[in-house]
Amino acid sequence: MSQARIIDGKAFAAQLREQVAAEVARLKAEHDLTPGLAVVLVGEDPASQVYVRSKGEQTLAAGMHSETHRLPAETSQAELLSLVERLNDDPAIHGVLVQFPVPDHMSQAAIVAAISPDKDVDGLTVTNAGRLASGLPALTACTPAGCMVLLRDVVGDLRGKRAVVVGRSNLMGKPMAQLLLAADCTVTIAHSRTQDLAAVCREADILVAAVGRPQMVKGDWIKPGATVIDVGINRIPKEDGKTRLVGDVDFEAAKGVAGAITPVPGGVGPMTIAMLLANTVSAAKRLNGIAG
Ligand SMILES: Nc1nc2c(c(=O)[nH]1)N[C@@H](CN(C=O)c1ccc(C(=O)N[C@@H](CCC(=O)O)C(=O)O)cc1)CN2
Repeated sequence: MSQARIIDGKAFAAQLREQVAAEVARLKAEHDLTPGLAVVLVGEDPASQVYVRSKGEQTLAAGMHSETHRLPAETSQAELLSLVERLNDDPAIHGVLVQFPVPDHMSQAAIVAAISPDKDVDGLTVTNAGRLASGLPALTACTPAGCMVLLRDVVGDLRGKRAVVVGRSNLMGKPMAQLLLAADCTVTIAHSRTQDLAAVCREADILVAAVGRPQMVKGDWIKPGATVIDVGINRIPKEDGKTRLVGDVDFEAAKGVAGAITPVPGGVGPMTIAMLLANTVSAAKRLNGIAG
């Protein structure tokens, strides 16, 4: 049985970070502009702490200005919103991101609504989601944007391909479907209520799994030769009491059927932060009237 190409997201992310760093150097030299990203973390979710630390480190490594605001879990929503407003008004900051998940007493929708669309480097505001859906230039959610970079390289011409996105979140499933549609794919969004999900997945030339359920997509759900993008990051217990990271796809079974597949870890995940840096540079340029 032939084995799928394993898509090296780490290598793509490293390449993208280099391009971002080169553009930052140019903006500094030619426009005296240093793109700035502010990340806000509320509470102490262990995975979020790791991601937020990486965001700060990678922002600095690209030559950008970085601010990390760590707030205790008991912070009120009003306090968080007032920090977001301050960051919206800060000329040194071009990207504002509140790390999710937030504590249960906060409304994710209210937080997103408070972020200036011009600084919304997560692409989550109604303005950016609407612009994307309308085919207008928009800041686009980082993970789906990263998936598109991988797909364009691996698949090449996406026009006319049948794409199935399993998952309908605002952060992943919906923008992913919009980006695939904009690339002229024939797109189906599937979800927990989809009937005969396996049969729907089997139609896909491009299958994007973003459901948050460990190894839910089985090998026999995949069309032979399909490109499989696994967005899931699930920690499951090991026999020794520790945990290991798996995606939403049964990788071992899928790699014998797919033409290409992203691993977890090392697939889509690293693209998320690299795209965040790219979005911050785009936001800085737009806010300063710099084309390109
Ligand atoms: N405001 C946001 N919150 C969250 C987002 C987001 O895009 N915006 N996405 C995720 C978390 N996330 C970035 O924030 C993120 C997730 C995973 C990775 C990554 O590199 N994963 C590695 C594995 C790392 C590990 O061991 O956990 C990989 O897949 O190889 C980067 C960023 C939820 N919140």
